[in-house]
Amino acid sequence: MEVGFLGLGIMGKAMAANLLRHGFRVTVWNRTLAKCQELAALGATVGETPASVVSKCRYTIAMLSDPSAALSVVFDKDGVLEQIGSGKGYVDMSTVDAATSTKISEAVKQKGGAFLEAPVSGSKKPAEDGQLVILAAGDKPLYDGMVPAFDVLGKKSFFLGEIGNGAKMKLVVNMIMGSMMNALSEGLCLADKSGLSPQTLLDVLDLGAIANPMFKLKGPTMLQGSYNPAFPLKHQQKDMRLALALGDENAVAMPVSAAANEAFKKARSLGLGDQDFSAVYEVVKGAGGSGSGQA
Ligand SMILES: NC(=O)C1=CN([C@@H]2O[C@H](COP(=O)(O)OP(=O)(O)OC[C@H]3O[C@@H](n4cnc5c(N)ncnc54)[C@H](OP(=O)(O)O)[C@@H]3O)[C@@H](O)[C@H]2O)C=CC1
Ligand SMILES: O=CC(=O)O
Repeated sequence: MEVGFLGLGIMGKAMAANLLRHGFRVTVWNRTLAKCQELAALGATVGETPASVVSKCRYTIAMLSDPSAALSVVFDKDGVLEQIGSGKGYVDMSTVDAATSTKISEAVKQKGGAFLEAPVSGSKKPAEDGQLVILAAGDKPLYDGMVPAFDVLGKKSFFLGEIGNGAKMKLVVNMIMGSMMNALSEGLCLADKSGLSPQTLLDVLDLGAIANPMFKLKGPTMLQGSYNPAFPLKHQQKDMRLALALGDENAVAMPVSAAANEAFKKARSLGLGDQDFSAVYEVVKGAGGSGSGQA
């Protein structure tokens, strides 16, 4: 199977490499073209523009930072829209809001192409290991056509119906994750300031009803002040912001998420946006310093 891949950041690079490892023919493009070289060394073909990738491939996947990047790659000069058409599918796996996804879907469909949103749950390591959870919605025949690729990229894919449902599900999940990260940060601080061992707190948490892979993975590196980015904090804050907007639309009060968003915003203002999202711990500690170690 041949696929195009647009966006080779932390996630896109791992996902494209995974497809190559499993025998897919992959044509890659990235805004900073130099980042394509690593994939070319693994056997990828390099496309010069999003349009040239779409013209070559029946299916094109995108994994881009945010709504503005997702829109730019589709609508700008040399973008996806210039070459999408009948018989071609475009699959955006970026985390964006439903309005962004809908705008892209309508434009692609107007040109005769098919569109699927398919954001993912799971970070750098699950992307490397093909263990993502795929939250797809939109064109069902395109979803069916993508199953061989989704089987490589993920451990489970959900088809959630009409366009927007995948985006919304992803935002709800990340709203919960961002709030949990703040709760863990406060717990580690409270343990420390009240004379308890934060490491012992992690051990206790791991044995009880609120044990989870995120606390287990991030807790120890947070205690080391190590924030090598797997999931950049600026993206977590974007997800909290978009989830809060979804709450506004639906008149859902979300005071816990709103407080968590403030902490992520504060972290961004302190220059922690490119660090891992667990660096919000520095804000909760009141230190605001940048992490230096390796995750
Ligand atoms: N990291 C994670 O753990 C997870 C991330 N996600 C989501 O996946 C998406 C990608 O995340 P991640 O790989 O971590 O992000 P990165 O910041 O590592 O990569 C972002 C990618 O978007 C590209 N990009 C940014 N702005 C533009 C633009 N205006 N035009 C074209 N390309 C642009 C970047 O290109 P360039 O190299 O030129 O900067 C890069 O390829 C995000 O939506 C994120 O929320 C979802 C699940 C997990
Ligand atoms: O979006 C981030 C993730 O870990 O999932």
